[in-house]
Amino acid sequence: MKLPNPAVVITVVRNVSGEETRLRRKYKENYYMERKTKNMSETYESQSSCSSDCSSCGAECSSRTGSKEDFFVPLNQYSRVKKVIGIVSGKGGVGKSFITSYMSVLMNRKGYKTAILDADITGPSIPKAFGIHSKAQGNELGIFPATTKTGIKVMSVNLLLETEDTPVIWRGPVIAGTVKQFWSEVLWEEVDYMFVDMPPGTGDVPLTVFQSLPVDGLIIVTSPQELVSMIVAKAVNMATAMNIPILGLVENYSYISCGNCGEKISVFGTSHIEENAKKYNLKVLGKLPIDPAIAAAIDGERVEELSGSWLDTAADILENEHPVRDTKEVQESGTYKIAVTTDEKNNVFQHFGKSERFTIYEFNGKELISKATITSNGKGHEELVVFLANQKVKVLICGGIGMGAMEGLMAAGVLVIPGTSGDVDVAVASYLDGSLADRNEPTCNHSHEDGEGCKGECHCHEE
Ligand SMILES: Nc1ncnc2c1ncn2[C@@H]1O[C@H](COP(=O)(O)OP(=O)(O)OP(=O)(O)O)[C@@H](O)[C@H]1O
Repeated sequence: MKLPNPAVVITVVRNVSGEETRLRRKYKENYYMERKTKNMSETYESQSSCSSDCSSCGAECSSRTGSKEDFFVPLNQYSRVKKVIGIVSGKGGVGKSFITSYMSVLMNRKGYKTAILDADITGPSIPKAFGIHSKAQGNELGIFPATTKTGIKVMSVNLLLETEDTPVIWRGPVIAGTVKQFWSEVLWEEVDYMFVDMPPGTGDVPLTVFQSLPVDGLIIVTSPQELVSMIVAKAVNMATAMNIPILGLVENYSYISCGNCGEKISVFGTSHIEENAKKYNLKVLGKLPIDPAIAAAIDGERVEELSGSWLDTAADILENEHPVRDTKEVQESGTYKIAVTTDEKNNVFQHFGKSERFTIYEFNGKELISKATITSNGKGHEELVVFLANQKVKVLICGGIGMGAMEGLMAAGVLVIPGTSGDVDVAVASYLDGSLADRNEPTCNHSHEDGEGCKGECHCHEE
């Protein structure tokens, strides 16, 4: 059976935006461009067409002998996600979405760029916890995630539905396909830790997600009234089969604290989390009380304002056992150059393909070593890509830029920060302190098939 074409999300976006023709065309372009440039999509489709017993395949069926990586769908080509952590539970309602949200908040507070991929398609509760009610927007390069007040990126099916209470009545393969699209078609840009709120259980959809996304580790959420032993055993077996490490166990609803004496009362009876952790050689990452402050923060859409040290151990373990080199560390690791398209007034020039001047900043860590405005030798995006690569530029800050140019730059190892305007120095400073990368402005939406930028006056930011 062939999995559905990823156009399902496109269709939903079309309904929400009302810009049927334009968005549909652009997303289709993106989809086919991606297929052209990365034939992993083809691999995924051919593998997906296998029946589970492989009876429809010949002896050459790659899924029989293929590695785990063969099943991965490609990450959106303009994104870099360093670590993917799945949050799983045996059944719904144990607080998995809250743990997902709070882990992303804690890692964000530690200074990492965090994101949440809400794979709980039929019960999406992440946007509400953060007070996100906006709809997802996109351009020809992909779909933009929502950004929370503190800069956490979120993608959830609720951002695509017509109304928040529209039920998702989709079959398993469509749900799994949507999760894959969240990975491959969302413009996550740079993310240190992405948390995936998994659907409860160990069924078809979680399995497909584990096969499709390069999950680096799992956090298992349980509650005392669950059949913890069985839940943990199932999760451990699944993780072992998928070759995914388990970071540890979190017990939610573990106890209530007496308001008068502070005594911990185990309302659901004695916890068995420790003995289960020992049995499977796992860590207990945290035990959370039933706390009205937690429920109030979630209901009040203020999870980012919540304070509580319940998951500090989990955050420390994640930081130490799954370290990432964040942007700051890369910046501190040696010299590098940032280029900015520059007009006569030293503002960011808006048409990359026609840019004749670039301001090149060279940094050692955060220290500016040199700054010079140089003239490019040629016009047109292909020559400019070569020009910047020869200058050993690592980051390009620009305004509008076409898909061809973007691809060329990414292939040359240049990180592109598009959709920027205003003073070039301010733009570079904004990039260095991280605020530029978090912006959600689209790049120029005009046709850029030739990669040459807009013809005539550009009004892309007025669209
Ligand atoms: N420790 C806690 N104390 C008080 N309320 C909590 C706690 N943990 C979670 N809740 C509340 O319980 C409800 C269910 O939590 P949550 O949505 O995180 O569960 P879930 O496992 O993701 O459920 P589902 O799988 O159905 O999405 C939410 O309203 C949340 O605010």
